[in-house]
Amino acid sequence: MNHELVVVLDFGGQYNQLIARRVREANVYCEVLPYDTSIEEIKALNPKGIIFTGGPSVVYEEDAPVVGKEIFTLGIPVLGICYGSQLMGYLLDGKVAKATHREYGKTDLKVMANNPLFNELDEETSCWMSHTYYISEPPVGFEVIATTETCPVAAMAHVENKLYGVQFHPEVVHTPQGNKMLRNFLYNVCECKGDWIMSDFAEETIKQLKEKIGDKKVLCALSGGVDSSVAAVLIHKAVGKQLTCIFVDHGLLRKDEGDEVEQVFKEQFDMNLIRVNCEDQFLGKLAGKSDPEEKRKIIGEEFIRVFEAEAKKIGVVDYLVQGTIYPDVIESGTKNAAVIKSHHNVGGLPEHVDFKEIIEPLRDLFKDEVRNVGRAVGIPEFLVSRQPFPGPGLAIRVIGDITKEKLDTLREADFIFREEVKKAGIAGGLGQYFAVLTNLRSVGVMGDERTYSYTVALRSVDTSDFMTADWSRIDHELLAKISNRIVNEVDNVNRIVYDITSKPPATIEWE
Ligand SMILES: Nc1ncnc2c1ncn2[C@@H]1O[C@H](COP(=O)(O)OP(=O)(O)OP(=O)(O)O)[C@@H](O)[C@H]1O
Ligand SMILES: O=c1[nH]c(=O)c2[nH+]cn([C@@H]3O[C@H](COP(=O)(O)O)[C@@H](O)[C@H]3O)c2[nH]1
Ligand SMILES: NC(=O)CC[C@H](N)C(=O)O
Ligand SMILES: [Mg+2]
Repeated sequence: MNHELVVVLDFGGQYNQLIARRVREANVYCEVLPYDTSIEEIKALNPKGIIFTGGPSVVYEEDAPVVGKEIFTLGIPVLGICYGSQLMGYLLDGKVAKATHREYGKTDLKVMANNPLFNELDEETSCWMSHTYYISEPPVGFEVIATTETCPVAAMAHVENKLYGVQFHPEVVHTPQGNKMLRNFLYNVCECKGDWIMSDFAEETIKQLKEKIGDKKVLCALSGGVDSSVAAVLIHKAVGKQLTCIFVDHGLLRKDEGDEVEQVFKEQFDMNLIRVNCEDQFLGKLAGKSDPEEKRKIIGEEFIRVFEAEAKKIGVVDYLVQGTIYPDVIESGTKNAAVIKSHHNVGGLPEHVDFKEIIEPLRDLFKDEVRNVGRAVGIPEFLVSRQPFPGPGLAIRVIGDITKEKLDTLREADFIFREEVKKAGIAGGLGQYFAVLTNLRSVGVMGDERTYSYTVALRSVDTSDFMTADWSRIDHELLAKISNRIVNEVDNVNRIVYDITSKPPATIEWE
C-alpha cells in the first residue's frame, strides 16, 4: 500500500480505536499494533508518526507494558497519550508518580500555544482526563506545554526531537480541541499530506460478505436495535433469503418492546424473522444471581443456546451474525485492556459455540459510524437514530438479584421516563436515557403512612460514541414531573434520584 502511515501502539487503553478513527478522519491511514511489535517491524513500515495509547498499567511496575528506548531515536515523531505520555516521561528519565489529586472527566486546561502541537489553540480550554498517576517532572530537554490545576505536566514537548506527551485524551469528543491537536500532530509534526479517504464501507463489506458466505445459511441475532439492524441489512443485501433473523424475547425487554420490534421489523424489511419467547428460560437461570459479571455471562450463554436451538430447526446453519461494535469489544477486555464489563455478545460468550463462525461486520466501528452506515444502506432515520438498549436488557438495570416483580416495577418507571422525555421533545438530543431499579430501599411517608420502598435512579447521558459521556442537564421542572409521576404511579417506589456522574469515572449502565 502506498499511503502514508501512522502507527498506534496499543498499551491497553479504552480509546485506542478511537485514536485510529480520529487519524483516519484526518485523512491519514493508521494501524493499531500491539505494544510489543519489534522496532525492526515498525521501521520496516516506514511510518510518518507513532502514537502511544493510554492503558491501565503503572509504568514503573514490573509487568507494565513497555517499549525499547531506541524508539525515540528513530527520528519518527512520537505522541504519547496518558499512559503513553507517562511511559515516554519514564523511559527518558523524567519522574512519574501517583497524582496528589486524581482527575477523571472534564478538566480545565491551560495551554501554551507556541509549539507545533498546540498551534492555533485557545490558551484556556478543557479536556477529558482519566488518570491516577502523572508525570511529576518532565525529562531533561522537555518543556511543559500545558497544565491543569493539579497536573504539573498535562502536556510536554521536545520540539526538536518531535516528541510530545499529553496526560489527557485528545481523541475523545469531550476534549473540544482534541481533534485540532491530533491534526496538528499529523500535519505540523509528522508533516503528513493526508492521502487517505475512507472507502465506501457498506459496499466493500457487502462484497466481502457475499464471498465469505457463498451459498451457506446464516442466522442473525436481531434485537431491533441499531447495530443488529444495520448488520442484518448488510447480510441481507449480500445473501438475501439465506438469512434468517432471530429476535429473542428474554423477558428483560422494556414495556411493549417485543411487540413493537416485531411490528416495525415486519413493516420495514422483507426478511425472515423468528421471535423466540423464552422468559422462563432466562429468568430461571438468573434466579438468585446478583453479581453483575455472573449475570452477564449467564445471559451471553443463554442467547447462544437459543440461537443454536433455532439453527437446528432450520437445518445446517454455518454462520451466526451479531451486531457487535467496538465498545462491546474493548470493554469486554483484550490482551492488554482491562475488563470493564463483559458485554454479553463478546466477553459473555460461552466457551463452545455450535456455529462454524461468528460474523461481526461492524466490530471495528463506533456507534455514530454504524449509524452512518445504516443511513447509507437506506434504513429509515427513526430506526438509525434510536437510543441503544443493551442485550442483557433490564437484567443489568435491576441492581442485584432479579425477580419478575422487580422487572415489572422497573418497566413501569422506565416507561414513564421515556414517555415524558418524548412529550418534552428532547429525545433526539439525549444519547441514552433510562431508569435503574437500585437495590436500595429507604423510608418514606405516603398518605401519612410509613413506607419502606425502592429507590429508582434516572440516568441520561450525552454522547455520540458511548466511549465517554457526560450526564444530561435535563430541565429540573421536567425531572420534577417525572419523579412525581413515578412515585405516584408505580408501586413499591418512594424515592427518585438523578445520576450526575460522567463516564469516566462511571459507566453508562450501572452494572
Ligand atoms: N433480544 C435480542 N435478540 C437477539 N439478538 C440480540 C438481542 N439483544 C442483543 N442481541 C445481539 O447482541 C448484539 C449486541 O447488542 P447491542 O444492544 O449492543 O446492539 P443492538 O441491540 O443491535 O443495537 P443498540 O446498541 O442500538 O441497542 C446485537 O447487535 C444483536 O446481535
Ligand atoms: O449489547 C450490549 N450488551 C452488553 O452486555 C452491554 N453492556 C453495556 N452495553 C451498552 O454499551 C454502551 C456503553 O455502556 P457502558 O458505559 O455501561 O459500558 C451503552 O450503550 C450500554 O447500554 C451493552 N450492550
Ligand atoms: N488512561 C490512562 O492511560 C491511565 C494511565 C495510568 N494507568 C493512570 O492511571 O494514570
Ligand atoms: Mg440493543
